[in-house]
Amino acid sequence: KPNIAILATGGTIAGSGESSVKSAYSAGAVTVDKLLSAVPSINEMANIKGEQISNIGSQEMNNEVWLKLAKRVNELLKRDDVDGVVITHGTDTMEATSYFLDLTVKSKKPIVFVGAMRSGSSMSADGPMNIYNAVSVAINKESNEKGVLVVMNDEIHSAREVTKYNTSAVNAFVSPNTGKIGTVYYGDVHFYMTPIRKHTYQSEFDIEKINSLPKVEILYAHANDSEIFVNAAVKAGAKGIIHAGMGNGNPYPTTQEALGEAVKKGIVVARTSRVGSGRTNLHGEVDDEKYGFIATDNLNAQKARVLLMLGLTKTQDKKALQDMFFKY
Ligand SMILES: NC(=O)C[C@H](N)C(=O)O
Repeated sequence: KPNIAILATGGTIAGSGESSVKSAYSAGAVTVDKLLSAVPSINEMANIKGEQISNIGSQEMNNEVWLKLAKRVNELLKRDDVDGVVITHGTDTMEATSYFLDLTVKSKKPIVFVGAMRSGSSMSADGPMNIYNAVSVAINKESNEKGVLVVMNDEIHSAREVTKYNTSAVNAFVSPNTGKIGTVYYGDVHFYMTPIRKHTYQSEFDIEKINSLPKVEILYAHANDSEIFVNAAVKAGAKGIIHAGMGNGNPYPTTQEALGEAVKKGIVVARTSRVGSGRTNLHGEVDDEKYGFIATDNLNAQKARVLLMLGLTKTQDKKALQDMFFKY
């Protein structure tokens, strides 16, 4: 049987509430052993070892947990007695954490994120089947070399593409630009596509050399926007700003000028879009050369933030950073 490490970080999948038919619950309430005891059948497929990394709602996710998790996954996957890793995680920030690992863990072995939209104490909880499916994906040879995967609601998504798209539905996850890459139905795994952007073992980011991450803030654009949050980010010492612009990454005029001023102070400003799908193109309505902005291809703001944080651990050079957004 393959050896699978299950690393638990918290989330609704480890959540518990007083009533099975009421929406109130606390995330990160049960330990990894309790969580896995709800799916005894995974022990028939694999030798399972559970490990607690954190036990938080993923809205509390932070740099410390990201670094700890990525280093631990890297360490485990280097061992001959570990064939794959499953990470249980809250769904709020799963798209960011999974992309962080997609860019930092050096391994060809399967790395699978899984969460739930209903807590363990809820009627028709989705966590146990999601875990069963995630382990099925982790032991499948076809999952090798595909980068970090996210398994939710019978679907397999690439970490680069996936995003949370609904606040409460069981089918909360989609990959708006490319679609899912596979399906998993009662453990029956089928892949239809493979990610081609660079990831995991092809990535230049080495987690062993990263001990802290630069401050990068996301600013959300709107009609009648102003410069106040740009100025606040500059004052707080941000090294990078991700601007979630309107449409094709467009800032409001006042904000655009303030962002241009931030660039002159050495802050890297990357334009992304609040729309939710599509590319933020260079040479659109914004004169990126004049303002010194970079564009983020089709990454959403939260993923662009992950890549910019990692990029800034290597270089401040705008051309080099721009190239990363076409590579990863
Ligand atoms: N469904 C969930 O997991 C939501 C929860 N707030 C979390 O991200 O931890």
